[in-house]
Amino acid sequence: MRLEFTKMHGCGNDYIYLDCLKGMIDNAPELARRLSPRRFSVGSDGLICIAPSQVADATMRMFNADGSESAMCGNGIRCVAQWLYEHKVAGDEMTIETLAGIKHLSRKGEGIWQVEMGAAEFEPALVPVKGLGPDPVINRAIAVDGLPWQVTALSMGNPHCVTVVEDVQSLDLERIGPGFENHPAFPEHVNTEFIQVMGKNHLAMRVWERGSGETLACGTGACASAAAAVMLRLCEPDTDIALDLPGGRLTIRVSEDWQIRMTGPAKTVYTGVVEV
Ligand SMILES: N[C@@H](CCC[C@H](N)C(=O)O)C(=O)O
Repeated sequence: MRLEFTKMHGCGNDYIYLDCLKGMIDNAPELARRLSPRRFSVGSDGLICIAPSQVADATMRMFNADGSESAMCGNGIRCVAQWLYEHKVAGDEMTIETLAGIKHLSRKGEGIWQVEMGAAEFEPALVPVKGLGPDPVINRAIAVDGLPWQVTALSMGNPHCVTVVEDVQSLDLERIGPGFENHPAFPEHVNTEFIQVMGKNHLAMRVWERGSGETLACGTGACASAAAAVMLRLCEPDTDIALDLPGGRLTIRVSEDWQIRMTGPAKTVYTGVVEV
């Protein structure tokens, strides 16, 4: 069977986008696993289906490279907006339904989208975090593969664990990342952001993503990092925070009541057809 797709990326976080507006497909996890391996197939961080919605302009369903589904994808939702805009399904303002709720997006320039991401949630049951007590996990010591780390855990619709480091570039994430992803404190596994304070309201971040490994960017991870940095008083609320990721820059604003706004690029790379 020939499958048409669009390859898009947001700050180098690249996914295969499928037009499912006529109806959601039932083999998306399998397609994500088959098409994501680099050099052996199309190659991507995962697969995103653009499906119909009763309550918004479209629905986004996102699948990591290992086929697991996530409720939310920050870079993916900007690309879905760009796809809907390019295909004239929606205009400069739109809503996209996700498993983490309906998100409002505004076009801010050529290929630039702003997303109202909703609230960062630190309540342990909502992350979810297990076995670390009833209080929010904020700058708490945990052991990962026998080594001590200070972590802050929160949800952006998907689970995140943020840790502040001295030198983010020197970390061997292939070695460190899986220990966080599979840590017993995170029963649904976790996306882990390693952040370094670069200056006032300026962070550098690398990420180990649940289900996909190290990626060049993570939108929800950037939001989680900015929220954790505000919680730890490393950055200020109600001001733009610049997040430098290996694949580019995202701008995040955290309000006093933890509502998060993300602004960043979304780019179509090519369209293609693959035999599946
Ligand atoms: N890269 C994404 C997040 C993708 C999902 C994540 N790996 C998860 O399983 O929660 C982003 O830009 O937010």
